[in-house]
Amino acid sequence: MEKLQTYTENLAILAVRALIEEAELTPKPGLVDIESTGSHHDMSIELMIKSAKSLEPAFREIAKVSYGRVPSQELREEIAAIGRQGEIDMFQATGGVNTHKGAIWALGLLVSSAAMNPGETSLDHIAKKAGKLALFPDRNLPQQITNGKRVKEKYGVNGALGEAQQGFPHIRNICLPVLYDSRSRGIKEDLCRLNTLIALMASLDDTCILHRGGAGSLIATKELASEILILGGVWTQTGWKVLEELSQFLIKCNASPGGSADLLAATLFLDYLYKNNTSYLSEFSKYSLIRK
Ligand SMILES: CC(C)(COP(=O)(O)OP(=O)(O)OC[C@H]1O[C@@H](n2cnc3c(N)ncnc32)[C@H](O[C@H]2O[C@H](COP(=O)(O)OP(=O)(O)OP(=O)(O)O)[C@@H](O)[C@H]2O)[C@@H]1O)[C@@H](O)C(=O)NCCC(=O)NCCS
Ligand SMILES: Nc1ncnc2[nH]cnc12
Repeated sequence: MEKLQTYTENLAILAVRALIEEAELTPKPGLVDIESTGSHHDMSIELMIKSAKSLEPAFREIAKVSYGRVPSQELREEIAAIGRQGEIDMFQATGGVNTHKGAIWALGLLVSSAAMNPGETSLDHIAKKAGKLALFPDRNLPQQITNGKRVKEKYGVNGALGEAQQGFPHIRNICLPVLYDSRSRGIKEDLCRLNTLIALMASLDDTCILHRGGAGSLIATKELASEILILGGVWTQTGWKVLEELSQFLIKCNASPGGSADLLAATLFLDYLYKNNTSYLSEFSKYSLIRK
């Protein structure tokens, strides 16, 4: 019983930690970071951190109900109800600002999957099992039109739902390989994470960018992000110059890669599982993991 409690508690702490570390990564094009609010007029770094912390109870509850189970219709709907309560908690903490809706979705599914198989070390398996859970329909989903639904219909893209249902291919095929490859070159951790974000932006059909800036903004974002990678990454002088151009471009068209930010946080969460194997994390205290 005590082991279960420690494990599920740790998963929730790591999910919040991933959100905080994503928010604190500086600079990030178009996104909120320590030095800039990017293309967001209603957000700040303090708000992002407050929002992240407000989600700990939801992640803890998701981990608790998922422990030792397998993907099923019943579990899908239990998780959805907790996720929706998480959204309410987030809006309450932020005074109505949508800081982390997509992150609750991606991290909620991954926390659930990690809790299903305590000690699972294959990040591929965890992501794919989360995808299996997402494939069950959520029969209680409110029939409301979201920004994501609107642009998915208009542009025929996958969006957050498709990404999850396919077992998070961007995390498995792009983020984790880029993060580990960057680290293997001895690059500073912040730059490894930033380069991972750029690799995501070069490929993801981010419904946030589409909703705020239209197809032209998404195409240009992908082109500039790809150019950074072709130039050798964010740590090269020329790559850094294009990164600055990309930041200015996103601010000019009021577009934000919110979906990429969520998937970067989800990648960091999986990376912590890989590095720490959370079943054995009991020696960490909550505050050694989360910066105040
Ligand atoms: C299945 C859901 C994810 C709902 O999806 P849907 O597409 O219908 O809904 P959206 O409301 O648009 O939310 C999707 C959010 O996912 C992020 N995202 C975007 N593209 C992708 C992608 N390709 N892959 C993965 N993730 C993606 C993104 O979230 C981030 O952006 C938000 C901030 O955007 P911003 O433009 O500032 O704010 P808005 O309010 O959208 O616009 P304005 O009106 O202010 O201009 C921020 O939240 C980031 O996190 C998309 O926004 C899922 O939510 C769902 O069904 N939930 C029900 C509960 C459930 O089942 N939970 C189970 C697991 S806990
Ligand atoms: N750092 C960030 N800035 C803006 N929106 C986000 N959604 C998730 N992380 C974000």
